[in-house]
Amino acid sequence: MTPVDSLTLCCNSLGLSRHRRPVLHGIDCIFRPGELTAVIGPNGAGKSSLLSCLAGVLPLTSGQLSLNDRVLSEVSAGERARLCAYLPQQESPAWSMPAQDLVALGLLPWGRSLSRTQRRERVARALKQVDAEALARRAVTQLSGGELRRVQLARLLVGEARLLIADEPGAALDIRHQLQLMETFRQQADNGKTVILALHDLGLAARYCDRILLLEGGHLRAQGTAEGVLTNSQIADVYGVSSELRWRNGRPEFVTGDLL
Ligand SMILES: Nc1ncnc2c1ncn2[C@@H]1O[C@H](COP(=O)(O)OP(=O)(O)OP(=O)(O)O)[C@@H](O)[C@H]1O
Repeated sequence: MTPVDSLTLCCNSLGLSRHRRPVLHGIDCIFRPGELTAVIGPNGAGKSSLLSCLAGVLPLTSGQLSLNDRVLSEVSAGERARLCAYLPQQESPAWSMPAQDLVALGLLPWGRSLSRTQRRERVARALKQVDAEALARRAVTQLSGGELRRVQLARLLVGEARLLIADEPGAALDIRHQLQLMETFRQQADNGKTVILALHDLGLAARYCDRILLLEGGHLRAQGTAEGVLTNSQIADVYGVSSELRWRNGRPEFVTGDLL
């Protein structure tokens, strides 16, 4: 039986139009607790749009989203904020504040249910998870792109939400921090969380994710394991690039080839 604090997010025939242009078409998929899912696809395929819908930020044009058998739109905003943490693709700080205060914003949905000590501990833990303890007191407007992203990732993690949705979380990070981040997301999924990431790096998707959703032109072209989705022919069709998926140390390794 699924533990009560586990979250399954289900998409039924999800459709979305933006400025009257259809951008997502009949998406059917399910995100389960314990699974790390990558949403991949070329620029403009609809990854960010899908993640915004999943996080309840963009209202659907058609179809339905449900969270453990409850229609998502009927879950109150407050409860949703406690259940689901979302990091958009790009976000600039609206005003200057110490990094630790920005991270603490991720605890807002918990109101006064946490003591000051608990809040401080949670913020410190989240900063540590992304190797950003040394940035705690720095002004967020004075951080490098990758440093700011790590602080924003700490804000994503600090609320310990059961559903984590992050759009290109590692795009600004150096390779060490990218790997550390993927290990963190892997661990979160292994601890029973439902984790959904939009990724351009198919190597990271293949290596760390249980499932991959491949979007093309707003359609869900394929979903499944790396072996099922990252096939030479599918990658050639969708991206126009040759590729190889091989095994190394028991894990799939995706290698980008040439332009076709
Ligand atoms: N704010 C917006 N208003 C109208 N159309 C939009 C908006 N944002 C994106 N779109 C359109 O929606 C479609 C999907 O865009 P989306 O940002 O979801 O793609 P993506 O797969 O995340 O792309 P990328 O890899 O470039 O980040 C594109 O055709 C895009 O032009």
